[in-house]
Amino acid sequence: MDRNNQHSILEISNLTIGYFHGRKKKIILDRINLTLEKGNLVCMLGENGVGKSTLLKTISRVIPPLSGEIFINGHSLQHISQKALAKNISVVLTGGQKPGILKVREMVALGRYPYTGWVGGLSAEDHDKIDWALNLTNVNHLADESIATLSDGQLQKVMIARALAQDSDIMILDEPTAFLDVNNRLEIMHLLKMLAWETKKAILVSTHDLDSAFHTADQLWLATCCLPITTGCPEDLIVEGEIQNLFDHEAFVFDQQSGRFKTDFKSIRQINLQGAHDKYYLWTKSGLERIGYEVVKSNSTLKLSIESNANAPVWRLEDDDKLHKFSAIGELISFLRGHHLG
Ligand SMILES: Nc1ncnc2c1ncn2[C@@H]1O[C@H](COP(=O)(O)OP(=O)(O)OP(=O)(O)O)[C@@H](O)[C@H]1O
Repeated sequence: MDRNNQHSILEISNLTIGYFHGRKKKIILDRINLTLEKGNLVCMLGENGVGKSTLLKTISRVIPPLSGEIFINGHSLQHISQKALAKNISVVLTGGQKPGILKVREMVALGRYPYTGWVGGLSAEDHDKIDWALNLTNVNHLADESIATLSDGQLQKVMIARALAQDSDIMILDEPTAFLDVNNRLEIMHLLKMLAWETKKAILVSTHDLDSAFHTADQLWLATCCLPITTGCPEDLIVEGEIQNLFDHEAFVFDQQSGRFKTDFKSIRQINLQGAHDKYYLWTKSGLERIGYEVVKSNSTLKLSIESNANAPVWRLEDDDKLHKFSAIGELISFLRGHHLG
């Protein structure tokens, strides 16, 4: 069966995914209905083992669906030839061995195999696409380096360049930032966003990196065991409380105001905080909340004011008519922990 929806590249209809153990079905996610649209970066989030990789493998036809259908550009995935599939979907997996004998340019050239075949020579168009992919991912200066010498971040960009050279409408990446430090994680996610926006590809990423996903994704897919996948723009999912539901944990809660996780203190003390709403105010509030204080506007026995207009900021704490002064947030936090939290 074929069908066409102008806006979406990928449509998932009533899909059940999982594995067969002999004749027995092991259902991982059931009755999934989703669409992927052109020019969007979509991040799929969900706890370990919920089925993110299984869904990505099913979409890229590494494993068959248990039931339901997937349509790519209106055509049923089941009936697309292998070559056409490679022109429609490129996949970047993370981890595994570095294929050391290849140079970066040769690795990126492998992305052209749906057009050349494994033994085919590269045409001028193929070379143009390889240069385009190396440029967009900012790895052209590494073109003659051996893959074995690359850092994890550089290797990830090269693998993205290879997928770009494949020039498919859909790019799928399974945890592309898993082994990267903060700078590289942000760089890779911003690169993917830029690629989705500029090339109009649909880019689907599975990740545990909530912060990067919030800052880059056009849409999130939230997978929870035994429930339908929730989708939406990150900000809507935060205000609707869907992120809290996804990370339901005894010891910490997701704070809708700050978009950060906080320890769920069972008993909290209130503190009145005064001062200009500058960086000192915001990070003092963050430090107080970290040790279990609730910052309130109303009167409280504990009053803290920050004088931050001078060169050296001062924190003044009034506690039952006693005044204490501090010159750094750390001093204030140590004092409060010693005196009020035991
Ligand atoms: N080949 C397989 N045969 C049977 N069960 C499998 C197979 N591969 C994975 N599973 C099971 O499917 C479930 C989902 O695994 P999957 O790898 O898709 O989760 P995930 O959300 O990607 O997890 P993670 O975030 O840890 O990577 C798990 O219970 C896993 O044990």
